[in-house]
Order: sequence, then C-alpha cells, then structure tokens
Amino acid sequence: MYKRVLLKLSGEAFSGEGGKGFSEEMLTYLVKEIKKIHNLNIKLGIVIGAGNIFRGKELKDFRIQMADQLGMLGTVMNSLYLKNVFEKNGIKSIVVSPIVNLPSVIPLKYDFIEQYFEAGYIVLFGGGTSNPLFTTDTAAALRAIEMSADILVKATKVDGIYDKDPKLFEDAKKYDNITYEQAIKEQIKVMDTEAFSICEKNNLSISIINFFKEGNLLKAVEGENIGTKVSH
Ligand SMILES: Nc1ncnc2c1ncn2[C@@H]1O[C@H](COP(=O)(O)OP(=O)(O)OP(=O)(O)O)[C@@H](O)[C@H]1O
Ligand SMILES: O=c1ccn([C@@H]2O[C@H](COP(=O)(O)O)[C@@H](O)[C@H]2O)c(=O)[nH]1
Repeated sequence: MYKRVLLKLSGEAFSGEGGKGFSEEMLTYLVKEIKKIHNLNIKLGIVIGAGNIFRGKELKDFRIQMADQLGMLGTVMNSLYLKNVFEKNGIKSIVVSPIVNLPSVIPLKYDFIEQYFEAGYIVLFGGGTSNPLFTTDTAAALRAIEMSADILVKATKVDGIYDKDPKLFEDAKKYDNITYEQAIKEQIKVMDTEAFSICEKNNLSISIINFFKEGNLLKAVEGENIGTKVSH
C-alpha cells in the first residue's frame, strides 16, 4: 500500500461527468471514497481541477492569460468548498495556495507541509502551478514531487490510458502499463505532456483511474493496477 499519495481529482468529481457546479450526490460519493483511504492513515495531498467551474480554454472571448487566472481561482474555490464538505463529515483538511491571500487559505510553504500531514490533515493544494498556460495535471505532478509522494493518482472519467480517446473512438484499446516516454511520444491527451515529463524526471509513477467507479480509489492506493500505470 502507498503511504504518501497525491490525488489529482477532476473538477467534474464535484459536478458529475460533463456537469458544472456542485452536486450534493457527487459530494456524498466523494466523501465516501475519500473516507475509505483517509482511515488507512496515509499522508494525502489533493489537487483539484476546475472543470466544474472554468477551464481557461473554454472561455472563448477571453485572453488566455485572463481565462487561465479565472481557472486557477476556480481551483481555490473548489479547494475551499471541499474543505467545508470535509469539515461537515469529520475529516480534517487544510487549504494551501500560492495565489490568494484569504483567511482560510494558508500560503504554500514546503517546510510546513509535513507538519500538516503529521497532525492528520489532508492537504488541499489550490491555485494550480500559479502560472497561466498550465493545468492542474502539471500542478499535481509538482505538488506530488514536493510532498515526496509515492504515487500520483489521477482520478478521472475514463478507465485509464487508451491508444486514442475512448470517449471518441469505440475501438480504442486500453494500456495496463505504459512508459512516460510512450505517453509523451503518442501525445496522450489524458494528461499534459509537462506532467508526464515532470514525473519521468523524478521517477514518480502515475496511476490513472476512473473515479466514478466505487472502490477504485481505495484499490489504487492499495497498489492494485485497476487503470493504467505510467512508469519507466
Ligand atoms: N488516449 C487517451 N486515453 C484516455 N483518455 C483520453 C485519451 N485522449 C484523450 N482522453 C480524454 O482525456 C479526458 C480526461 O482528461 P480531462 O483533462 O478532460 O479531465 P480531468 O483532467 O480529469 O478534468 P479537469 O479538467 O476537471 O481537471 C478523458 O475524458 C478522455 O476523454
Ligand atoms: O497551473 C495552472 C492550473 C490551472 N490553470 C487554469 O485553471 C483551469 C482549471 O484547471 P483544469 O486542470 O483544466 O481543471 C485550467 O483549464 C487553466 O485555465 C492554469 O492556468 N494554471
């Protein structure tokens, strides 16, 4: 079982697939799935996307730098939202972010992260990389390295990596294992090339799983390859 896990959650984990906003039903499901791994006493960091609010590239009439800043703020909103949901469910968490100065958000300081883990907090990393032109996949790779995670689990809406987008091609074939090199060479769109590259350089394996299948998150943390594993 992995002891230090960085979980990248799609913003759509809050809204349901293809949706916007926050769904009570989805949040109940999310808490149930998180409780299964939180009880294992692992050090858990979470990076949340903002697909349920804004993705920069979806805002067509905006300059990309502007749109991306809205996206990054969306990730902070999601982190705060999740902190509140966790609180109501007896789960201790803390929001850290390099981009905003708000009373419930702590500035990102590497030296303190371990103390939050030791005190039993889940650390919610908001604000992405703090730079436009990236996505939260790259932020997840960065934060995973910074917290010395054993694994980066990307919990998304497909069962893993396929040779082409399975949402568009019915005949797409799934890989159980793939190297970073192959993922980059084949320009696999499930995650940014930058994220694959950071993980490759730092020898951090990635597990891509379908978040919407009950029990998948627990299995991934226990080390089962239920989706696709990216490694050397
Ligand atoms: N080769 C591929 N294998 C698997 N999925 C692929 C592939 N190419 C494209 N995809 C698409 O990538 C999507 C997952 O990435 P996406 O960025 O949309 O989600 P996310 O990062 O989980 O969400 P968010 O933007 O909210 O963080 C899947 O829905 C899938 O359709
Ligand atoms: O480092 C980052 C991270 C995110 N953004 C912007 O936020 C949105 C939401 O993130 P997703 O990973 O797509 O869910 C993203 O589309 C970017 O617009 C950013 O600029 N920099």
